[in-house]
Amino acid sequence: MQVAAKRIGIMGGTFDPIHLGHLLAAEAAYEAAELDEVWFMPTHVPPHKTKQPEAGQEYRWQMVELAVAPVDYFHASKWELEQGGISYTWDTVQGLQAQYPNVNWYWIIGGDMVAYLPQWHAIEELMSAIHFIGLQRPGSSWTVEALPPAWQQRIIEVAMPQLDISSTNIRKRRKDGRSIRFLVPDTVEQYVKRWELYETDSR
Ligand SMILES: Nc1ncnc2c1ncn2[C@@H]1O[C@H](COP(=O)(O)OP(=O)(O)OP(=O)(O)O)[C@@H](O)[C@H]1O
Ligand SMILES: O=C(O)c1ccc[n+]([C@@H]2O[C@H](COP(=O)([O-])O)[C@@H](O)[C@H]2O)c1
Repeated sequence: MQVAAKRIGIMGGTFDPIHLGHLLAAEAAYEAAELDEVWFMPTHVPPHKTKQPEAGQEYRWQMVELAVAPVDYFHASKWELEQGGISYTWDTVQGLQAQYPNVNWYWIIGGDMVAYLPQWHAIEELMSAIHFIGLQRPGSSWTVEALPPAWQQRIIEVAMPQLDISSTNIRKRRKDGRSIRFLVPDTVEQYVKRWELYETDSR
């Protein structure tokens, strides 16, 4: 008897720090695309950001672990942190497909990343290999119709309540001595305070 392929969504990100926008996007994707699991995968070196993460990778990783712990279908994956180097999604997908042949992969991205897709490394190969789940995000808007015709079958648009939250804004609030309560899970807020993250320029 043939076993049905699992549907796994990957929420890739710098997670510097992880916040409620990431968690809500993953939840919306999980529900709408009937995923079996969502893996939160922190990047080692993000491919498109000129500025490197402010918090060290162990801090970013532990905050992701804390944030996903309450949800049984959310998991934290160290795949890209263990691979090292620049975290190109095409490299990650090839590795995952080799290791887990009976999985259909869905890469979950916010609107800013949908707009940036033409610049992704090996994007045509990636588009043929996996599906993307795109969410709208305040500050960027996109439509499936505006995408190249060959991509339109590969990108699933999913709605979510719009949360104008970004890691950049959270880091800035910390530097300004302002609260980040209700922008990140309580456990992450406590962790950020305990390790005095984002109070100065890097840690
Ligand atoms: N508020 C949000 N709503 C929807 N998607 C989001 C939101 N915040 C982040 N994302 C998506 O989550 C993924 C990872 O984002 P990332 O870790 O870079 O967070 P960020 O808030 O954009 O960080 P930074 O402000 O440091 O650039 C990206 O695909 C991004 O588009
Ligand atoms: O592979 C690429 O060229 C590429 C370019 C930009 C972003 N990504 C991936 O998109 C996800 C979100 O990126 P970021 O930097 O906004 O956290 C993360 O998994 C990145 O590795 C991937």
